[in-house]
Amino acid sequence: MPISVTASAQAAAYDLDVTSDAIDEVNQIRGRLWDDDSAFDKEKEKESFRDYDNACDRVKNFYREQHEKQTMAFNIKARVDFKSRKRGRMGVWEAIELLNTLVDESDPDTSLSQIEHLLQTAEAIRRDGKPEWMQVAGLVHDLGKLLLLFGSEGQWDVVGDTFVVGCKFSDKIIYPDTFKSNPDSYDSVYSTEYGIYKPHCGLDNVMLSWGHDEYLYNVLKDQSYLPEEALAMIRYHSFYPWHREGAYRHLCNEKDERILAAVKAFNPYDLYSKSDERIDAEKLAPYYKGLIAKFFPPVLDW
Ligand SMILES: O[C@H]1[C@H](O)[C@@H](O)[C@H](O)[C@@H](O)[C@H]1O
Ligand SMILES: [Fe+2]
Ligand SMILES: [Fe+2]
Repeated sequence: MPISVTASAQAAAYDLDVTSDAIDEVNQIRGRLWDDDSAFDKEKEKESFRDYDNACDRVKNFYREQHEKQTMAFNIKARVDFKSRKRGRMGVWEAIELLNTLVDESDPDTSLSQIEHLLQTAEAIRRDGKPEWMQVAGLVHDLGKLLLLFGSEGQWDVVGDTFVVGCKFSDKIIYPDTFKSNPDSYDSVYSTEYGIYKPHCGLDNVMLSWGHDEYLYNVLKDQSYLPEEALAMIRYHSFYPWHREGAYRHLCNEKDERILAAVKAFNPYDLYSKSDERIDAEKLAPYYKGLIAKFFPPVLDW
């Protein structure tokens, strides 16, 4: 019957529509679930990084010592010392090779050598098609740990997260209770919200705890062709209370808000590339030596 033919044709058409709609919908849902699943796994994996509550004693002891000893007085002395001493002259690749002999006691997340960490960071940035200057920032960002060979007092004045000295220690710093042993916590000026600083004076005018970030920034600011963003990535990459936890905004100016975006963009490459597969340093060396030649003089003062 025409009607039933029409009906069945309609039904078929309807079925077909339903079917194709349904397929689309299922595919979409599957796509979402698939994305969500991998996003979920990634988030779960990310949560396992920087887990300081469950960190080993080596890490906890490191921060106890660092938070006790990074005083304003020490930081002034470290800067005077930096300016008044020559530590050595070498090229950037040589420095990378030299760094490889060191172990970072503050890091709960990697047992890899320093050269591998630097190359993994740079490779992750390169894989994402980011500019050469950012790959170079990744390649060199931890070179300041060479301070360990240049007469640092220990690990506590080289590695670990950084924070502001000269004003109240932020409770956004990991293990904030350990600052009870720092004499600056009881200083009538250094223990106040602004301490020695003016509101929104800018991070350029603030003293960050001395370590590999601050040291390398000072070495490279006049001895490289890196843009401002790369230098900021180097200088602030360990400043987690600021770039991750949002602390110290009362000291920041417009420039800091701008460079914060660069530092935040850099952070995942530094942190999460630690779980990437192993790299072959020898195979990568020619490419990175080429980049080094573009951004640095052949020999630098360290
Ligand atoms: O333990 C790590 C390590 O020392 C990194 O090099 C530094 O950038 C991080 O901020 C710190 O938490
Ligand atoms: Fe670092
Ligand atoms: Fe790093």
